[in-house]
Amino acid sequence: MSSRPDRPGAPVQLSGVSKWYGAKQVLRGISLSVASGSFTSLLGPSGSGKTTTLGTVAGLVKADQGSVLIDDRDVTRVKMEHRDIGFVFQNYALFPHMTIAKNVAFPLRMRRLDRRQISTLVHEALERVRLDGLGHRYPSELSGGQSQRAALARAIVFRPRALLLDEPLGALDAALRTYLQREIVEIAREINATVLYVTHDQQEALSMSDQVVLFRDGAIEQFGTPHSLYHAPQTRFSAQFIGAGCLLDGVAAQTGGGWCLVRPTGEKLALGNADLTEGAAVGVQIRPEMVRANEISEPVPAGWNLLGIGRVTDMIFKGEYVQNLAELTTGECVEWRTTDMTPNWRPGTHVNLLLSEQTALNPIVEPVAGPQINEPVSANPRAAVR
Ligand SMILES: Nc1ncnc2c1ncn2[C@@H]1O[C@H](COP(=O)(O)OP(=O)(O)OP(=O)(O)O)[C@@H](O)[C@H]1O
Repeated sequence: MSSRPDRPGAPVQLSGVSKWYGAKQVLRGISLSVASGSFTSLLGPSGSGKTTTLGTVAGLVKADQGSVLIDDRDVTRVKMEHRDIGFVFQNYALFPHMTIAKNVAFPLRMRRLDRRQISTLVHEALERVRLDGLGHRYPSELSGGQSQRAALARAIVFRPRALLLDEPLGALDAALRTYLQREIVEIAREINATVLYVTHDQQEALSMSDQVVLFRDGAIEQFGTPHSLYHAPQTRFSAQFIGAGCLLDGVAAQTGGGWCLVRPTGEKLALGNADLTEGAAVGVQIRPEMVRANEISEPVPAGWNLLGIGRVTDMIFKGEYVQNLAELTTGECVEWRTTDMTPNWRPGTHVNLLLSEQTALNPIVEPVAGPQINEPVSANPRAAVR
């Protein structure tokens, strides 16, 4: 179907990128290397620097320090239109006075392609995002999902080697979001582009990406595969930002073959491979799917360890599962899921909270107080030279 051969996606590299707005440092030395053709999500809370980072790659935001390389070329001072990237930014909407076909043709006209080429490529891009036949419409005549697809067509029409997407599905309902998530992943694969995708939705980041960059307060908190972020969070912030569950604290102790975490109430939780110090403060993230519960009058079943006694605080029907919550005597709240309500249990019922012996918990060994959100900012080097 394509009128052009595929080109490999461009590797993208950021090295020590910092940005100040006035006295406020909003990016703190971002260094990141993403491989050709990979799909990377930039995830994090509001204001953590995701969009600004993407802006430095697009050329919409000028980095005050550091460099940006696209396809091994330093583009830090190169204008946006000369970076060979496609992007869908929330504040870079379709031109309302142009038809969809003209909107999609825009980047090609800027590149001075001839009419025949433009017509072929626009047709191809609209077909790819399944908007063929709607090129004559104006943006106001499209639904939210169709508008986002049209914006995507405009971003991919010139086959960019890097594609930057900033919360492209933010305004859409849940069903359409899920559908378009898969479409975006497929389209990115088809055109071989390297994708940087900003989202604050962890589910979106985990399900779409080859790797996730978790931002916190203008810095990278953790970078890794969705699997490693979920199963082996390195910090308390990562553990709690991604996925559900609770963080349990204790101290490290050596067992015959490895390490365990000893809880304040005496229970011992086996830890996966780790380099620990006897007595060190350690946390572990307990995910809902690791836990089950039984009556306190029942024995702990074979293959399971007691996590603690919990007092049921809530049982919430969520449709495909019931979210059960119980408070340990130490005050932490443990979550587990069942397919239905447990008939005899009510809020206030005491239960055994159980953890499979097979569960290898990854210890989090950072100090209890992580980096401070409002730590003093270093001086803006650009301000200094003014
Ligand atoms: N043009 C600007 N002028 C001043 N401050 C800005 C500007 N753009 C962004 N900021 C600030 O920079 C910080 C990072 O903003 P950014 O938009 O990158 O965060 P984000 O993680 O993308 O947030 P969100 O998920 O809400 O979009 C915020 O504190 C924001 O207020």
